[in-house]
Amino acid sequence: MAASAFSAYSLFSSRISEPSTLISSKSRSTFKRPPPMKISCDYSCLEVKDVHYRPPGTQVNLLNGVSFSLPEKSFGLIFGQSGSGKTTLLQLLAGLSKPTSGSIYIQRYTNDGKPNQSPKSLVPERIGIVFQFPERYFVADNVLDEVTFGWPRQRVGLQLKEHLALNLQRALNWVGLNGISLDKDPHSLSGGYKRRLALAIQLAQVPDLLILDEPLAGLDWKARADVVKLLKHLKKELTILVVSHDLKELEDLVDRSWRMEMGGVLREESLLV
Ligand SMILES: Nc1ncnc2c1ncn2[C@@H]1O[C@H](COP(=O)(O)OP(=O)(O)OP(=O)(O)O)[C@@H](O)[C@H]1O
Repeated sequence: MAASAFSAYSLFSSRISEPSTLISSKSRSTFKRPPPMKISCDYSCLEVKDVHYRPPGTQVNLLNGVSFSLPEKSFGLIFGQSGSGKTTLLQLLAGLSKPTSGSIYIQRYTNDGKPNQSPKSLVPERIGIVFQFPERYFVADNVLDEVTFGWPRQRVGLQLKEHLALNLQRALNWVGLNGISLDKDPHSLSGGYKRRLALAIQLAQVPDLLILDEPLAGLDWKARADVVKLLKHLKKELTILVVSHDLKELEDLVDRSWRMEMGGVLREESLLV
């Protein structure tokens, strides 16, 4: 497995025309993954506390006192009317805008529910976000370049190369893209495979939190079933937060759910579909 990943990375490396160019400092820091945690009964939670958001230069709060928590490796779903503020909340979680007030952090707890260290900020580089219709934003003309777009372009050491190659291979395996040619044009893939590719792009960066905005939108029934199956599989390894109107199809995956009401007010509500 590692050998084929390594050759995929070598292929990627050989396509770099400007070895000293770094696409962004963000992409470089993405790959500094800390060592794995020791096994313990502790767990961590994404905590959102009393978040308000008013876009700069406007007089209206799009989010009003949003609070929720999502334990690691669980699947959260936010639903609600169009225009209620769901995407706005995802953008704050991804660090694309900052709350006007309130806080967003990761808290570790002991198994009896007590915080056991000080809260940690969410690092935007460790959040994977897939927006609605991600295939519209594909930029490369082959799968490998699409997944590795934004990776370091300078010559990197063997250790980092191996690390990147393993992440790449794992991401492709996770989403079931290991069987397709990395030279394939992303635009020629089926709807479901395009969504898999969009997920692989984020998973290659080993995110702490995967955020998906309407992951089933615009897909036919077969591709929708395919993506639901994939999310079920990913749920075993990742903390996932989804915004969707497709409650029926996602129902079996959901651990916690909330309704966003008009005016940006979030309430916990179980799914009754
Ligand atoms: N920068 C902004 N300035 C002012 N209003 C904004 C801004 N961004 C979004 N809005 C408004 O905020 C409201 C919430 O938008 P948002 O996209 O978060 O809703 P949503 O629940 O995700 O809707 P949908 O389900 O249709 O995607 C909408 O009325 C939108 O027009």
